[in-house]
Amino acid sequence: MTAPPAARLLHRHLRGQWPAMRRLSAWSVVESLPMFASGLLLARAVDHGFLAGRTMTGLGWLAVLAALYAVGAVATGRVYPWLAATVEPLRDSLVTEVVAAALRRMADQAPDAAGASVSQVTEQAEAVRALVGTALRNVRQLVSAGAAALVGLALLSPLLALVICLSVALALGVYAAFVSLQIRRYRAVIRQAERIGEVAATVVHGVRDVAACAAEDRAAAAVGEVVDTQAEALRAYARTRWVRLPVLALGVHLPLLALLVLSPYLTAHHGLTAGQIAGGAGYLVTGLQPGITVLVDAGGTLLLSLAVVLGRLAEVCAVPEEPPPGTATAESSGIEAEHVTFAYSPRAAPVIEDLSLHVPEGTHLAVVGPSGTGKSTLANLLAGLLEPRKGKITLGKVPLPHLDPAHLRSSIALIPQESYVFAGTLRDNLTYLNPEAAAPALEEAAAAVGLSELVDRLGGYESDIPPGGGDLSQGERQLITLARAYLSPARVIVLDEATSHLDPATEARAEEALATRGGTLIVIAHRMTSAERAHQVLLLDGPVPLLGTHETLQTRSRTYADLVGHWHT
Ligand SMILES: Nc1ncnc2c1ncn2[C@@H]1O[C@H](COP(=O)(O)OP(=O)(O)OP(=O)(O)O)[C@@H](O)[C@H]1O
Repeated sequence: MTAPPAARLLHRHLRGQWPAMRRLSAWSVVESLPMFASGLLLARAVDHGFLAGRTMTGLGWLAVLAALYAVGAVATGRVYPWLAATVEPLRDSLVTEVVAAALRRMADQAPDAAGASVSQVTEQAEAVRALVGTALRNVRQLVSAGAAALVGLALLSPLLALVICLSVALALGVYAAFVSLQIRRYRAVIRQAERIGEVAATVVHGVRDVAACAAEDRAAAAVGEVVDTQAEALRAYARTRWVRLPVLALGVHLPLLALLVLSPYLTAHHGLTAGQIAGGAGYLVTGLQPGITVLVDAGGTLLLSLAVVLGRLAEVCAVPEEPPPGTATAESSGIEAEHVTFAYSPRAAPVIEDLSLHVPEGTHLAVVGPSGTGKSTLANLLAGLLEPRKGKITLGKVPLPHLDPAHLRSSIALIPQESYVFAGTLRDNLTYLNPEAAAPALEEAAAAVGLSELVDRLGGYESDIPPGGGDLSQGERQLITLARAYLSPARVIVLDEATSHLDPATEARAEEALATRGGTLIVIAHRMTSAERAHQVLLLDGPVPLLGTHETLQTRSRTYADLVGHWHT
């Protein structure tokens, strides 16, 4: 069974404080010694001292008890440094984790609401520190005193201790049965508090717009609604507090009643003395009763708050699970976009909106459009480097995220405008995507894209390319990357203005080579002549993308006709 996330979060942050907590526990044992001994010493003082007519003996036992209380007081003083050593680092590490997690989530929220959430979780982390501090200070003290009283009681009269333990266990059982309901309702209270922060922040941020639209009543109603919901959540939580009545009756009043009722029987049949009865009453009144009362009143609320606030922080810290990498492979190089929408951030206007596109295997598609209309963004989406916010992209009918990542990388090659040429031989540069390529394949690629002349000029495939490409021109670098794409195993090649430094004739030759090598070719066109060569043309301009052929688009789109006209003039 795994622990709840709240407990795991607390454990993670307390892990480094075990040495301090061990010392805290050790001093707690010393601190509860007077409680443990009080009933036993009181019984001796009464039976062997005051009732036996030996007042000094009785006072002597009480003096021993007083000395033990002094030892307990020293132990209480020693508890505080270890308390601080436990709680202060907890706050620092918790705040670091939750604020980092909340900021990571900001990208998916409105900034105002996210800001409110960050301040809320910071407050909640501070609340955890305060609650753990109070729990370790007060509840720890009372619970250890209660436990010491029960052990002392067991030594005094096992039968009496048994009766009292049963009653206390019953009380705690009733309390435990209601705790989950209380936690649920208290969690609703905390959620509503956060909601108030978010709604109020949104209204305050937009207060000028609210005034301009005379929407004060609407804004007030929106805030009022969440405040009312919060009030109802608080009332629902308050209604669960009646459970303290049966718990206190069973845990506090019934044991005392049992002691009084059973006293004659215990005296007659079990030899219980008056001193032992007084000692037992002392354990009940000074040890058990305050412990149970505080646990149910302040301690209950405190532990409840701690459970709920920690649970909330654990939700904030939970890192969304990464989907497992895909394992599928694509059988064909047909690529499809279905209702794809993409924006660079949740609040930004989409660059691509509801785009559907089918590029069958073996097709040559050109993408054209004015600058900034999303052509490079589309190239990255089709290559699987960006993920659509809505819709999906498939290769051979398989959604890109379902494909085995290595298969995806080897199936689609994206060649950007900036050529990547690295230090090594020309062969190393050409076979970068296909290290197994043999000499005939290299010759074929170089001849196909028009690189042979450069190969000869450089002195063959084993010639060295210096770091950064040396004095190779931009066009020569582009030719090298085009030959690299030709040699690659990719069945889909996406050229993102990858021929921009080539003259039109060399560009045409390279594009035709890549189009006829097999597979699918997508060209983000640098010149309109690229569109003339393609089977299909996608025009990106404005909200509705247009798909057609070079001929049909000239009649269907004024922008396309302008682009063609501009190019030819
Ligand atoms: N990484 C990014 N973060 C935020 N916005 C971006 C990013 N990359 C591009 N954009 C924006 O997305 C829009 C489309 O850009 P993109 O580069 O896809 O257009 P394009 O049609 O290829 O332009 P160009 O022809 O000038 O290269 C532009 O408004 C651009 O500013």
